[in-house]
Amino acid sequence: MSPRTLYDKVFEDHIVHRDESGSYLLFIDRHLVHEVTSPQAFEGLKNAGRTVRRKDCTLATVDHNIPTESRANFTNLDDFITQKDSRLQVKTLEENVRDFGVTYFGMTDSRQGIVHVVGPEQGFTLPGTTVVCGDSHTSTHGAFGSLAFGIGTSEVEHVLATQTIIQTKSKNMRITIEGDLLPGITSKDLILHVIGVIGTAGGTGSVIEFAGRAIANLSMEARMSICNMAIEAGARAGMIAPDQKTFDYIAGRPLAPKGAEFAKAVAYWKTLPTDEGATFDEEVVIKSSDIIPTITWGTSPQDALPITARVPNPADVGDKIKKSGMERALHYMGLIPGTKFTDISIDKVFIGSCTNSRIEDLRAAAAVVKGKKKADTVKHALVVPGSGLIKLQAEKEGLDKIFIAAGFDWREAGCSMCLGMNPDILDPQERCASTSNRNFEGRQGANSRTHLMSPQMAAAAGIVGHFTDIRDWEYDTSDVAAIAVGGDEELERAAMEAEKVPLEGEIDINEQEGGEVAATPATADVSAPAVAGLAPFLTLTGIAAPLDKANIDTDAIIPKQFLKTIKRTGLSSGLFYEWRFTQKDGKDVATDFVLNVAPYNKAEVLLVTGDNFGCGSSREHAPWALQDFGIKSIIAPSFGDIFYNNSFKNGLLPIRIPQEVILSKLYPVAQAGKPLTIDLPNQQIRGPDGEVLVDNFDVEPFRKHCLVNGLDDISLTLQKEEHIQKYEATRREKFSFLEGGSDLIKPIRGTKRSLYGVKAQEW
Ligand SMILES: CC(C)[C@H](C(=O)O)[C@@H](O)C(=O)O
Ligand code: SF4
Repeated sequence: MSPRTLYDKVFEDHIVHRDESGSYLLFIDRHLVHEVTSPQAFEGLKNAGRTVRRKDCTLATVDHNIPTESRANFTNLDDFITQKDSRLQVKTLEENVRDFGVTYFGMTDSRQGIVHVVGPEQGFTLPGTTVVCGDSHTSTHGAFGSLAFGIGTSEVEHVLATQTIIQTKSKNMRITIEGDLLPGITSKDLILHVIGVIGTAGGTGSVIEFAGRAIANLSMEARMSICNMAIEAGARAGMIAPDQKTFDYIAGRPLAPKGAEFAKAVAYWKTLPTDEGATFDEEVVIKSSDIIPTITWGTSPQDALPITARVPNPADVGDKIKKSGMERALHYMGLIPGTKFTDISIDKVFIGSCTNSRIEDLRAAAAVVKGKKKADTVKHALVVPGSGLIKLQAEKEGLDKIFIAAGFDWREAGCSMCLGMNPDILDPQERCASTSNRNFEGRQGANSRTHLMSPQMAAAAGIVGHFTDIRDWEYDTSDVAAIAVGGDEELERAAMEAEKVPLEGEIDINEQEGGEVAATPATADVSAPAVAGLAPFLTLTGIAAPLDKANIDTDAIIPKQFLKTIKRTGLSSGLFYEWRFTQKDGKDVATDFVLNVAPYNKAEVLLVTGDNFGCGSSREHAPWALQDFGIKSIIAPSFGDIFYNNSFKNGLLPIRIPQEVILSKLYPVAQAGKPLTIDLPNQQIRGPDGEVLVDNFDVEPFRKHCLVNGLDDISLTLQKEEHIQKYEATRREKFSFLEGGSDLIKPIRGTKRSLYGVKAQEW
C-alpha cells in the first residue's frame, strides 16, 4: 500500500460505500448536537417517522442561546431565559432529546458547556474517529487526530437518521510550523498568523494537517485552539497526529475506553500518523520565528498582523477588490491607516468561546490580571468558561477570585459574546478585545468591532485599556510559562483528576455502566424508496444581481438574531440584514443595497465577483434565507465548503466560475439588468439572446443527479442499509473501543440536586 496521510487513513477506515460517481458514504462515530442547528433536523425526523439510529454516538448540550448570568437562582427555563425565541430553541432541544432519548447536558448539569469543549472533556472525542456537529467549529476535535467537520441542518438530520454522511474526498494539505515558538507566543498567535499568511480561502477544499515541532510541543488545549480555527482558513477540517500527549489527555475521561479496550484503542491510534513519504496536494511551511503576538484589525480573520504593526493602508494595495474590501473594513472598524495597534483603545473584553475558554486559557489570562485592576475606560470585561466543569476547576484554583478582584465579570458556561445569541453583546461601535475566532461585521452585536487575539493579550488590554504587546507585560511568568506553549502537565493532570471527582449531592456523573453494550438495532426503513424531496432543478432563467465583494460570510448573509427560529422558512427579511437595512426611529429602512433596487429585487441569481462566498458558520439558514428571497443559484469564483454543501441539500445551485470569466462574460449582463439562463442538465450558462457564455461549468455528478431529480439524500442513503449494517458489524469488532459512547452517561433526573443547588431537569 502506498504511504497515506492521517486524513487518508481516517477517511478510508470509515467508508461504508462508494458510489460509481466517486461520492462516499462515511460512517460517523460521534455526533454532537446543540439547540441552534438541530430543531429543523428533529422535525424532519418526526415528520418522516424516523428515529435516531445510534443514540450512543450522539450527545447534546445547550450553549449558543443561554444567558451566562449566575444560575444560583435557576428554577426553570421559563424564568431564566427571558429572550422568547432563545427560550423556544432551548426548550425545543429539551423536548427533542427527551422524545428521541438522546443524552443531554442541560443547564443544571455541570457538564453543560460549549459543544466543542464538552466533547473532548468527556472523552467523547477520540483519535481516528469521524466527528460531526451542526457547527463549523467542529474542526476543533481534529486536535485528537479525528476527522471532524461542521455540517448543516439537513446533514444533521441525515446523520441522526442514518449515522452516515455523504462526502467527497478533500485534498490533503500540510502546514508545517518549523522550529520552536518564541517565548510567550501562544497557539492563538500561531493560528492567526497562519490564516494571515494563507488567507481565509487558503484551505478551501482541503483537510489541513498541522505538523512540525512547534505543534508537537503544544498541549492538547493549545492544539484544539489551532484546529478550531482551521475553518477560518476555509478548510474542511484541521487535524493533528495523535501522540502520547493525546493518549494521556484521554485516559480516564468519563467516556474514554477503559482497561484492555483503551490499550486496543492506543494500538490503533498509533497507526494513524501520516506515513513517511505520503504526498500532500499542498504544503505550506511557516517559520516559528516569524510568529509574534498577533491581532486582527479588520472584519475577516485573515486581517491579522503582529501587534508591533500599524493599521494597514488601502492605498498600498493594487488589487481593486482587495483594496475596496480593506477600505470597507477600516471604515466599519473605525480605524485610521497608520495608527499603531498599541494606540487603539478598547471598550470591552471577552475571554471565552470554543477557541479559548479552557482551563489553560483561563489560567493564562488570570496570571496576566493577577493583582491588577481593569482600566476605568473599559466598560466590561467578561470571562466565560467553556463548560461548567472548567468553571468548577477554575474556582477550585481561585482563578475566579483573581478575575473578580481585577474587576472582570466571572460567568457561567456558554458561547456568550462570541456571537451574542444570548444577551451578551457589544453596543454599536464598541471595540472588543476578544479571544473568539470571528471578527465578522455585526458578529458580536450590530456595528460592533471585534479584534481577535490570545487570552493573555485580551486580558492585558482589559488592564491598560488598549492593545498591548504581551511580551512587555510584567507578571509572574511561572504562572503561565508552560501554558503558553507546552502545557503544564502536572496542573493538567490535577485538573483532570478534579473533573473525575463526583460532585457533592449529585449522582456520580462519571459512573460507568457495567457490562456489555448491546448492539444498536437497525431502525432504518430498508424498503423506503428514493423519494423526490425537492423540486427538480433543470433550467433557470432569471435576473442576476451583481455583488462585488470577497469573503461574504454567512454571518453577513443571515445575522445571528435570525438563527433563533425553529423553522426553515420566513427568513427572507433577514437576508443580508445589516446591508439591506438601516434603523430609523426603531424601524428598518431599506438601503440602496443591490437586492433592494429594481430589477434586482426580483433577482433569481446572485453573481458574486469575489472569492469565498458563504465562508464561516455552518448555518443552513443562509441558503434558506437566499431561497426565501427568491435566489435559486449563486455564481462565484469560490465558496465556503459548508455553505456549498448546504446549498445543494436545499436545491439551491452554487456554481464555481473563474473570476476572469465572471468579470468578462457574466458581469456585464448582470449590470445591464438582463437575465442569465442556467442550464444544469447541459452545465451551461447562456446570455439573454441564448448565446453560450459558459460552456461547461463544473458540478459533481452525484450532486447534479440529486438536483436534477429532486432526490432526498436520506431516502437514498437508507437504501444502503445493508452496507451500513455491514460496516457496523466490522466496527463492533475492529473498533470495539468506540461502542458505548454517550450511552455510558447516566442522566441526572427528577429530584436529584445538581451542583447549582437546584433540581436537575427532567428530560
Ligand atoms: C450557530 C452555528 C451554526 C454557528 C457555526 O456554525 O459556527 C456558530 O457556532 C458560529 O460560531 O457562528
Ligand atoms: S464559535 Fe462561538 S458561537 Fe460558534 S460554537 Fe464556538 S463559541 Fe459557540
